[in-house]
Amino acid sequence: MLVVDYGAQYAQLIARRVREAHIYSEIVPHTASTEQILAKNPAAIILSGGPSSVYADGAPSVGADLFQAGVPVLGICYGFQAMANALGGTVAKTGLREYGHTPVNATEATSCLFDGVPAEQVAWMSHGDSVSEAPAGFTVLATSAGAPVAAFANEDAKLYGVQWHPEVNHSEFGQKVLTNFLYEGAGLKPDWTPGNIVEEQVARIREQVGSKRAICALSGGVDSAVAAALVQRAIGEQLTCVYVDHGLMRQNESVEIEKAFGASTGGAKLMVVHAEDIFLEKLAGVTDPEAKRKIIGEQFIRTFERAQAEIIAASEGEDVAFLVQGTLYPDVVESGGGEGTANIKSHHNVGGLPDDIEFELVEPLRALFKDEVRAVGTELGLPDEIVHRQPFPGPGLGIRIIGEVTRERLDLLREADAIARAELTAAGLDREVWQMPVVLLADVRSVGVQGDGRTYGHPVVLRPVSSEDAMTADWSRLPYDLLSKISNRITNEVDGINRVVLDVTSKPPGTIEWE
Ligand SMILES: Nc1ncnc2c1ncn2[C@@H]1O[C@H](COP(=O)(O)OP(=O)(O)OP(=O)(O)O)[C@@H](O)[C@H]1O
Ligand SMILES: O=c1[nH]c(=O)c2[nH+]cn([C@@H]3O[C@H](COP(=O)(O)O)[C@@H](O)[C@H]3O)c2[nH]1
Ligand SMILES: NC(=O)CC[C@H](N)C(=O)O
Ligand SMILES: [Mg+2]
Repeated sequence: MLVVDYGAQYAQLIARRVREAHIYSEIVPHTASTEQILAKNPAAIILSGGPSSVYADGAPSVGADLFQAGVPVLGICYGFQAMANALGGTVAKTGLREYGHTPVNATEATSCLFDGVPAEQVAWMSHGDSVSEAPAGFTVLATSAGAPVAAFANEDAKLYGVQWHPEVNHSEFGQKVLTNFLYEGAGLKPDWTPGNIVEEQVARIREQVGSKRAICALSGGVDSAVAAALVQRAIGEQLTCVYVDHGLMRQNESVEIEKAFGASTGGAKLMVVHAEDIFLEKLAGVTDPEAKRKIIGEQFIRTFERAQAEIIAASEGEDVAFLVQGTLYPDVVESGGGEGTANIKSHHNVGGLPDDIEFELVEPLRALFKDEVRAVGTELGLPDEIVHRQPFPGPGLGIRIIGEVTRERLDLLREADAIARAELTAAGLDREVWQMPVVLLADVRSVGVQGDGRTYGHPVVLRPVSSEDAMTADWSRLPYDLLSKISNRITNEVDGINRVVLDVTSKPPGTIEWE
C-alpha cells in the first residue's frame, strides 16, 4: 500500500495508521510519476493532504491515468481535491473554511466507507478549498456545513475520497473509515505485524551488509537496542556495538549500560569508548543549541571512526563500512528531512552528522515511530526494562544545560536529575510519564534564603511530558506531593540549586527538550 505525499503534515501518520491496521505501507513523494507509482505494484493508494490549492499555478497534480489502473485509491483532503480535479469534478475556494472538529453527515449510507459509522460523525477538517461538484460516475457520500461534497465514491472503480482527515485521532471514526477502505474497498488482508517488520528488516540488512563488518551506535536506549538486536539477528558475529561515553550521560549510566548490555542485543560484542575530554573540549564556550548539536553529531562520528580503526586493526584489516543507528522517523522529520518540512532541531544522528561521513548508514527503524519500535522490541524478546525505557537524547545533558556546558555544571545537573528520576520511579510513574528532562538554567541565578543565609543559585526546570510518539506532547499533571518532594530534595541536597520550576508547555508550541 502506498501513500503519495503532497507535502502533508500527516503523511507519516497515514502510513502509521495503515500499519496499525496491519497492512504494510510506504510513502512516495508527489513528484513520482504515475509509471513510477504503478511500478511499485501497490495493492492500494492513499493520496495525502497538502498545503496547495489544486487550481493554483504549479500545484502538484495527479494524472487521471492513475485512476484507470484498477488500483483502489482513497484521496484525503488535498488528495481528494486533486482526485476530483483530475477526473473532471470542480474544486473552488467557496469562502467556507473548516478547521478542527466538524460534524459530517452521511447522505449515502450504503458505501463500504461508512460501514459501522453513524450517519453523523465528528470529523477533523483543515481546508479552505472544497469540491463543489463530484466527477461523473461518483456518488456524493457526505456533506458538512462548509463542504457540499465532503466525501465521494465510485464503488465500481474502487475510488474514494474524503475532505476530512481520518488519520488524526480527533476524527471520531477515522480509523474505521481507513480500515473500511483498506479491508472492504481495497479487499486487503490485515496480515502485517511487528513479526513481519523483523523478517523484512533482517532480510534487508543481510542484503545491504553482505559479509562485511558493521558497528552499531548503542546508547542503552530503546531504539538502538532494537536496531542492534535486528542487525545481530541478520549478521551475528560481523557486528560490534559501540557505546560512547561522551561525559554528557546521567549518573551511573555508563556502568548500568555495560551491565544491561548482554540482555539487550542477544550477546553482540560491546566496545565502550571514553571520549569525555574531547567532547567537553569541543563544547567549551559554545552556547548556541544548533552549534552544540552539530559539534556533538560530529564528535560521535569521529569517535566511531576511532572504534572502526581499532576493529579493523584487530580483525586483520577487514573493512568496517557500515554504521547502524537507531534513527526513528521523528528524528528525521524534526531535522527537516521530509519533503519540504522545516528544520526544528538537528538531531545528532540525522541533521547533526558531519558532511564528510564515510560510513554507509544502516537504519532499520527510520520509517517508524517509537511505539512501533517498542512493539518490534517485544517481538524480538527484549526485556521490558529496555523496551519501556524512557527516551534520553543522544546529545544527553549537553542540550539540557542552557548556556555553556562545563564539568561543574554537568555534575550539578546529574545530581538534580538523579533525584528527580528516583522520585518518579518511587512514585510508580515511569510508564505513565514519557520522559522528564531536568534542565539547568546555567546562566540564570536567583536569590534564596537557606539556613538563614542568602544564596544566589541556579534554577532547574522539571519538564515531565506525556506523549504517544514525541511528535506532540502534553505536560504531565504530576501529583503535587511528588513535585514537592522532588523540589525539597533537590534544593536541600544539591548545593548550588536553590529553585525548582515546572514547565507547563505542551508540544507544540514548546518542544520536549529545551534546546
Ligand atoms: N552514547 C551513545 N553511544 C553510541 N551511540 C549513541 C549514543 N547516544 C545515541 N546514540 C545513537 O544515536 C541514536 C539516536 O539516539 P536516540 O536517543 O534517539 O535513540 P536511543 O538512545 O537508541 O533510544 P531512546 O530514544 O530510547 O533514547 C541511537 O539509536 C544510537 O544509535
Ligand atoms: O537521539 C536524539 N538526538 C537528538 O539530537 C535529540 N533531540 C531530541 N531528542 C529526543 O527526541 C524527542 C523529541 O524531542 P523534542 O520535542 O525536543 O524535539 C524527545 O524524546 C527528545 O528527548 C533527541 N534524541
Ligand atoms: N489539509 C489539506 O490537505 C488542505 C488542502 C487545501 N490546501 C485546502 O486548503 O483546502
Ligand atoms: Mg537515547
